[in-house]
Amino acid sequence: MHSPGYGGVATVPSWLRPPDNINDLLPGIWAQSVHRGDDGVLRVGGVSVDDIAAEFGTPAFVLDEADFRARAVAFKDAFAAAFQGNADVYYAGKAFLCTAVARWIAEDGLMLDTCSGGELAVALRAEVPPEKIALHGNNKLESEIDRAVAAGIGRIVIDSMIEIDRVAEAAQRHGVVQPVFIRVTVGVEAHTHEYVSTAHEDQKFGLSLAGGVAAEAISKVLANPALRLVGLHSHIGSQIFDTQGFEVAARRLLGLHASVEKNHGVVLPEIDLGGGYGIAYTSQHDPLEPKLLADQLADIVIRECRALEIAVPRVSIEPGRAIAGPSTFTLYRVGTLKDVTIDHGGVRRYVSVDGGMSDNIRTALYDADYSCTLASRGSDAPAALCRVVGKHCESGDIVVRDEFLPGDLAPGDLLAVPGTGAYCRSMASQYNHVPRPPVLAVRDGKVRVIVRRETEEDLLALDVD
Ligand SMILES: Cc1ncc(COP(=O)(O)O)c(C=O)c1O
Ligand SMILES: N[C@@H](CCCC[NH3+])C(=O)O
Repeated sequence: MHSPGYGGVATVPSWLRPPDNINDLLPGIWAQSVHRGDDGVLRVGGVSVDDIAAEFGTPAFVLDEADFRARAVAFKDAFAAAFQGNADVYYAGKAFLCTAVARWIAEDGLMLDTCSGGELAVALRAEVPPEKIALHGNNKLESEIDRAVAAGIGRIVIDSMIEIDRVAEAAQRHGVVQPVFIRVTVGVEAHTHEYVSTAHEDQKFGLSLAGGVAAEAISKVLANPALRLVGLHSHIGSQIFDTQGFEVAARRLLGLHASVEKNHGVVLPEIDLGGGYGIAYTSQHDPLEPKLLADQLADIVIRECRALEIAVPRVSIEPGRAIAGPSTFTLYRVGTLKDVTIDHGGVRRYVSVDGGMSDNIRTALYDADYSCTLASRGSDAPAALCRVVGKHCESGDIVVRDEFLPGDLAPGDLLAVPGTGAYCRSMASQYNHVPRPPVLAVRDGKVRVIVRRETEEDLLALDVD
């Protein structure tokens, strides 16, 4: 197969540059231990991807445990320092959760944000202390609320007027006073994809500040002796890179927080600013370090509290992607290659791998950009612009829309796609009856299966004859 080189391809995104050396890894995108060995093979946690693929097969999510935990601890330490110990970091389990991860989070001194009965079940099975667990969701089932209250979880974040009664009834049933937050829609247009933006008015989450529903909810919760209102919550969206949106959100939320003291004589002890901190998937993205983020948020909160003449409440944040995302790459094996003539006479090389939209839906769903590299060897071949696609029966089944890969890429080579630790395994499906990949945690030269590979038997076991 000839290599199309750069010239023969019609569409190259403006941010994508042909690499000086095709074997180099893009900086800031890979987990800390990932590097290319002298033999050209990618290594993580001291283990080569060849060995991982030989023992565990592909596709597989390969997670650098030390990287994941270092990011979790960096958030915890940065926020503790910036808020002088008056802050909590809730890891948002929706990004990726399994029993091992829940244990790491608890061991490393973080709290855990869950948003379904299933995530709560994982947290409880991992023996995360219930008071360190939060439950979110715009339509928590009564059974989920009941289980959360019975387990004694630390906070339920109320998302609708109807839910206030449901949580209060569960608290009465169990003879407890349930600590709750109220999720407030602060009307911020976060500069991110519409589907991951959550604080503008016309969407399903939260209770509107501008419309007065949030204030109504506050009165209703305060009037209910089965509930204890701990604070207000706002989450403006995901994959956000600057603190402007957080600043507006924090100011509006603190304004409402202050009005509770003024109107009800109640000082709420806490406030929750949600998550949403962006990570680098490609060279386009420039994320904020946890320390800078913590310092900037502390500055905003402390300044605003001073202006409002109120005490600084304890602050929570809920990062998911920024902890889990960079820790993991997906390891695929190349199956087929095809050069396809596209508009204007260009050529696009389609590289098909053994997974796809069932293990990474983000490209199809959000138009997300990823990068990738040839992982099983180095190469001196000239770069070819490629599109990495999956094996599903869907033309939108794209993993990496555009990437320069060595022109001698061949069936059997391993490709690694970085930044897949968040919202990939957790959003995986069994589309086309493709079993979901395992998650392998690598540390100090050892690989541990923390989520096993799904098998055809698992899938068939669901069918009833
Ligand atoms: C309420 C809430 N908290 C935290 C998160 C975590 O977001 P991210 O993974 O972008 O940090 C989300 C998801 O967007 C969320 O809805
Ligand atoms: N799942 C989304 C983020 C939404 C998070 C939940 N509010 C993503 O992959 O980017």
